[in-house]
Amino acid sequence: MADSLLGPAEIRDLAARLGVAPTKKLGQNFLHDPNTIRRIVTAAQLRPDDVALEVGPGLGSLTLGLVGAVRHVHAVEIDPTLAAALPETVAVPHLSVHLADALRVTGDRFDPAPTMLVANLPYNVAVPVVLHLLAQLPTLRGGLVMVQKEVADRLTAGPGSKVYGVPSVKLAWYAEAKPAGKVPPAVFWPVPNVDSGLVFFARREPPAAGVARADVFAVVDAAFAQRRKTLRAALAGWAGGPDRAETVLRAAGVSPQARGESLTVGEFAAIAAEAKLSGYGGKLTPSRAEPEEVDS
Ligand SMILES: C[S@@+](CC[C@H](N)C(=O)[O-])C[C@H]1O[C@@H](n2cnc3c(N)ncnc32)[C@H](O)[C@@H]1O
Repeated sequence: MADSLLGPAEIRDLAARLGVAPTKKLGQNFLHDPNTIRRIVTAAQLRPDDVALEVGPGLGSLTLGLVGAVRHVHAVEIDPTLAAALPETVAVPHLSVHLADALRVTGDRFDPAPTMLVANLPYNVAVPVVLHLLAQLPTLRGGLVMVQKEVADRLTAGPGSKVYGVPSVKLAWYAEAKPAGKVPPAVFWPVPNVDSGLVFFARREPPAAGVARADVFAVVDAAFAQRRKTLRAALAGWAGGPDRAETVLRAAGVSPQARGESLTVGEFAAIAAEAKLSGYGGKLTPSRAEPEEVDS
């Protein structure tokens, strides 16, 4: 790992030189602690032949750690000032800087193809960014992201947990996720008023073949939109009535009295598959962020 990691003085000097005033809107909290950078790079379990995708390189703190660990780094930054300054801070040939919104990037932009997502994510768009990239970049084998601690808890929760919800199930569609530690506010400038958490995830096969991801996600959205209701009631609008919802649930082997918070992603997939077979679930509304396609 580069021994030129940025500390508090370097971060402040760099920001002053570039005239950067961090904005909340873009989730700009910059890391200024070399130990935390080393921790993130280690927790990502990178291989020397990995190609890292970093969303939001900012002033380059984490980027400097990544370029010492992998064969190529793609850094996607939405802020033009930060994107323009990055090649000077991280002056290596195996870095590609992309001035772009991570929520809109597609796979064809990256050569070589990214294999690991490693990022201190902008907190306001962290979950949509992770889901968008897993959908768009099949070459990603996993990643390590830093997000707000509560979001880390949600992303890694399992059925039955109080914080299990839409982000937990959707991430579970793509990958197995586990918590990889807590990070205190003091390692950032400016200091946020929340703790952060690390999430490690490894891609796996989707739990069901032949079901469109968007159809499964529509069931998940409907179930958690009214999470206190039984699935019979919560899925009534989606299925075209509570009786139809019950028929689909029974066919999928799920109790109509259960609640979404107790179901695995595989069970959500089974419900979507049964809805398709029975012709119910006609009110499927593909999630906007997700391209329509069948995972097989
Ligand atoms: C939490 S900061 C992390 C900065 C740096 N990686 C670090 O650890 O010090 C988030 C970064 O994401 C950038 N950003 C915010 N929204 C973005 C988006 N939609 N696409 C790409 N970058 C974004 C911000 O400009 C900022 O540089």
